[in-house]
Formats: sequence, structure tokens, C-alpha cells
Amino acid sequence: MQAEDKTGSDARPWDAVGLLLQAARPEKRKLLWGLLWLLVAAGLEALGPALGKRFIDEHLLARQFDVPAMAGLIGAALACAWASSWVRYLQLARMAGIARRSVLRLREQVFSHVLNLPMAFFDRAITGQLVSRVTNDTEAVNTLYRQVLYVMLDSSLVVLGSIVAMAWLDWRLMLIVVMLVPASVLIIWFYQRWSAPAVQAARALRSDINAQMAESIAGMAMLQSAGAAPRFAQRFAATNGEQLQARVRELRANAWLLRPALDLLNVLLIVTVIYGFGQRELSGLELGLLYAFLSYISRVVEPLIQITMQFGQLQQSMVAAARVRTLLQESRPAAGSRPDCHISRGALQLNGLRFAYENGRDVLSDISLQIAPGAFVGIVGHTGSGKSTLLSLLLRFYRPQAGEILIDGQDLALIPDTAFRAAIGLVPQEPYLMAASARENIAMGRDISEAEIIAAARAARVHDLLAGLPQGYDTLLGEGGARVSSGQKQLIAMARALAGAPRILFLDEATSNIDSATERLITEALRELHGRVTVVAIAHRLSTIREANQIVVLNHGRLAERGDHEALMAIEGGLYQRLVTLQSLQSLQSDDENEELEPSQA
Ligand SMILES: Nc1ncnc2c1ncn2[C@@H]1O[C@H](COP(=O)(O)OP(=O)(O)OP(=O)(O)O)[C@@H](O)[C@H]1O
Repeated sequence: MQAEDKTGSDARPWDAVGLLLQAARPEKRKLLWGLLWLLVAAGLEALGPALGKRFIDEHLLARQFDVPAMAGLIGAALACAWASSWVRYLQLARMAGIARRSVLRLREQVFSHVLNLPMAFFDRAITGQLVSRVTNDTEAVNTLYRQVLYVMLDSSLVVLGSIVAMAWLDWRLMLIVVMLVPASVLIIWFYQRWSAPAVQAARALRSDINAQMAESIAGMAMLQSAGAAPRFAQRFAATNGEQLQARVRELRANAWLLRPALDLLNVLLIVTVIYGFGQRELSGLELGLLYAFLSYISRVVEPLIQITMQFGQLQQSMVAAARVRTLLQESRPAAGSRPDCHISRGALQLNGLRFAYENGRDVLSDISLQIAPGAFVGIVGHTGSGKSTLLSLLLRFYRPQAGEILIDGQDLALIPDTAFRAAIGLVPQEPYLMAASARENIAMGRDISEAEIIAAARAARVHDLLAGLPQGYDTLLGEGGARVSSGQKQLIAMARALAGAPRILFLDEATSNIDSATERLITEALRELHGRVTVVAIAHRLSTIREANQIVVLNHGRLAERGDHEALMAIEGGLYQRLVTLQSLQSLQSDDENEELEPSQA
């Protein structure tokens, strides 16, 4: 079931700014130049009313109709307006470029971070929410750059330029206008308090919507077979509705508070300034000043309105940025710190392992085991006895709380990741095939030749199958390998593991989905590896590991028995003996059932 996504609900502005600066770091110089040019644009814009004042005072009111000078002033005012717009346009284009590239970098960083997170993270992560983090949230950061920051930066500079120009003309009148700034801040503060919960809720619910979709699509077979489609649709509709409500609350805050309050402020300001002028003696000189002030007021009010109107967007983007940052702060396992370590023989040694999942009880206790290079070891035990967990520790997906794992005498934790992954192969319980060709599914992006791919497929007894597909090895297998059967998937996964020429091969129930004939093929393939590759295989189907040099029986997370098949069968009333007996009875029973079915099928 879905967990509500609360990551980033404690959005702090500095988180967002920190993230932005980090993503834009390679283009720091461009950003600084952009800032500088915006300053120039603000300066040019502030010049306009001052030139207008001069035109009124020195020419119109003084009745000095010096045409070249007047044309010069008008031309200069027009040139300033044109140049400031042009500079601003160029900077907007520059900012948009920086934003696009930064988001690209950020998205790559987030994805590569996610790819390297420890498996424990994925035990609590929800796919849809993670996807939302990498796509929607990084996109919101783009908006933060392009619209919000640009508009805010540009508007702030225009306000600043106008205030400086007004102070130069008449500092007392300037003070009246400046009163507008704290008043706007107050309005923004109220607006934020009113709308912040709605903004956060809307974002969290959107991520929930993604998560529900991803979950439903991934589990479609279960969902449809359980007739759960109407319930899922209902739940989806409810979340969708809640999201709409949250958005409406946010827009209402905008419509009822933000814009009307700011417009009112604007009117109050103009009235105050005109009243201030009314109190003075109206001379010719003052008319030019009045014109300049009214022009500056619009150059302060409009940007302030722009800034405040961006606040809604800013909040959303900040929530998104905080979520991305939270994800980036998820710690990655320390990479193996001994570059000289490498795996050549494939000897394994487990000393006193103890392990529990996060906040859970011990799943494995006191596991000590020695596996010689090239040996074949089977791990068996009842459901939930800890077999897969033991494998996960060997695969370094989790770290044991106590004890150590040594490969070729070196601490597993110290072996560099590339050396470790290159030396091991895994055939998991539920092999996942990519939406790619059979060839790509075996190569998995590794530098493996065609001959090696085919050799691996032959070794895994899957070559004939792949060669017989409509486009041979180039046939697309469909997302999750939807075009091949579960058993075939396991064989392809086996080929994938063998293609890397591993020193150690791990198999997790690799024969669970295949028929007895194919199991025999796999057993043959494993036999071929004897002495060359260390094989650690978990098997429910005990026939798969019958030939193992050593079979380890787990019972409630403890090592209960070990030895080869004969030795374990000799333990009277032993766990292994009981498991084998139980399985023989089951297969006899299913043989009987098949025989009963046969006449009716014939
Ligand atoms: N990711 C996880 N988070 C928390 N507990 C887990 C996790 N995976 C497994 N467990 C618990 O650890 C115990 C051992 O599980 P594990 O999958 O290792 O058993 P197993 O012997 O491989 O079982 P099976 O034969 O059914 O695959 C179980 O009680 C299980 O509930």
C-alpha cells in the first residue's frame, strides 16, 4: 500500500538555493555576467524617468524649445528603454540556457545517486515517488531558475535602481515609496502562512499519484486477477480529488489575498505621493519631479507585484528542491577503499555473521562458513529461514551488523565496487529483463564480444531459443521480459551472469520456474563450472544442489547442518533429510495427479 510522501515537507529556502548553486557551479561565470548585465538593464531603465523630468523641467515648462536637445533627450530615453529590454531579453535567454543545463546535470546526478544507493534504501522507497523525484521535482527546479529566480532577480534590481534614482531626486518622497517594501513583505508573509500547507499537500499528493500509477502498472497481473481494479481506480480518484482541492486552496490564497492586497497598496501609494506634492507649493520644477516619481512608483510596484506573484511558484519549487536535496543526502555505501584488492580465486569465508533488517529482529545469527575456490555450495532451508538474506550479504547489498565476509582473504567491504561486480555473477529469484534486445540483455552494457555472448548463451542452454526468435539475438524482449516465459527468463539471466566470466556465481532459486528437463540442462551447466567458478546456489528444488560439494541448511537464521548430500541424508531425523523426504512425497503426489489427468487429456 502507498505511503504518503512527506519527503521535503520541511522545505528550507537555503536547501533550494544550495541545490541551485551546486547545479550551476560549472557555469558560475555566466551567472555572474548575467547578474552584471541585469544591473546594467536596471540602470538603463532607471534613467528613463530622470530624462523625462529633464525634458519637462528644462524644455516644456521653461518654454525652451531647443529641438536638437529635445530630440536628443527623447532619443536617449527611447534608447535606454530599448537597450534595457534587449539586455534583459538576452539575459533571460542566457538564464534559460543555464537552467536547462543545470537541470540536466541535476537529473543525471540524482539518477546516478539513486543507482548507487544501498538496497536498504529501496526497502522503504516507493518507485513512483522516486520517479517523481528524478523527473517532476528536477523540472520544478528548472522553473525555479527560469521563472522565479530570473524574475525575482531582475525585479529586485529594477526596484533597487528606481529607489536609488528617487533618492537622488528627493529622498523624503523616496522614503514614502520605500514603505511599500515592508508592506509587501508583510503581505507575502501572510500569503505564505495561508498557502504553504496547500502548496506542500499539492506536491506530496502529486507524487502519490505517480506512485499509485507505478505501483498499479507494476502489479497489473495481481491487480486484475484479484479484481482490485475498481478499488484502485477509486483510491486514485480520491487522491486526484484531494490534489485538486489543494491546488484550489492555493489559487484561492492567490486570488483573495495576494493580488488585491498588492493593487490596493499601489493605489494607496500613488494617493500618498500626490498628497505629499499637494502639501508643497506647486512650482514648475515640482511637475517634472511628480512625473518622475509617478514613473518610478510604477517601476517599484510592478516588479514587487511580480516578485510576490512568483511566491506560489517559488514555494512549490522549493518543496521540490528540498525533496531532491533530501534524496541526494541519502548516504551511499562507502566504496571499497583498497584499490589493490581484487578477486582471483573466488574463495569465500564467513565469520560469525549477524544481520537484522532496519529496526527488525535478527534474521541471521552466528553464521560461519568456509567455501573453497571453485566449490559448489547449496543453501537450503524453510521459507523465511534467511537464505536470500545471506545471499544479499554476500552480494554486498547490506552490511552485517557483526562478523565479516572475506573473499580471497580480503574484507568484502574493502574491495572496490568495480572489481567486486566484475568478479561475481547473479541469477536472481525473479530475473528482470530490460526492454531491450536479447543481446543487450545478456551484455548489460559491458564490453562483451558477440562470441562471448553466444558462448554464455550456449553455456546457459538458451542459445537455441534466442537464435530461433524472429530477429534472433536482436529480438526485443519487452519490458520486464514480457515476451519470454519465467523459465526462459531465468536461463537468459544465467547467460547474463556467465557472460561476465565471474569468479563466483550466485544463484537464487534459479531452477524454481523451469521444468525438470531444463533443470537437468542447468545442472549440466553448473557441472561444467565445477572447479573453475565458485557457485553458491539457493535451491528449493533440492535436486539442483544434490551434486554440491557442501550443502548448508539454515533454520531460523542459524546454520543447522552442513555437509554433502550423502552426509546430510545420513543424519537420522535431520532437517535436510526431512526436506528431501517431503519433496519426494510431493513429487510422487504430483506424478499421481498427472497420471490421473492424462486419460482425460488424451
Ligand atoms: N527487505 C526486507 N526487510 C525486512 N525484512 C525482510 C526483508 N527481506 C526479508 N525479510 C525478512 O527476513 C526473513 C528472512 O527472509 P529471506 O528472504 O532471507 O528468507 P528465505 O529463506 O530466502 O525465504 P524464501 O525461501 O521464502 O525465499 C523473513 O522473516 C523476512 O520476512
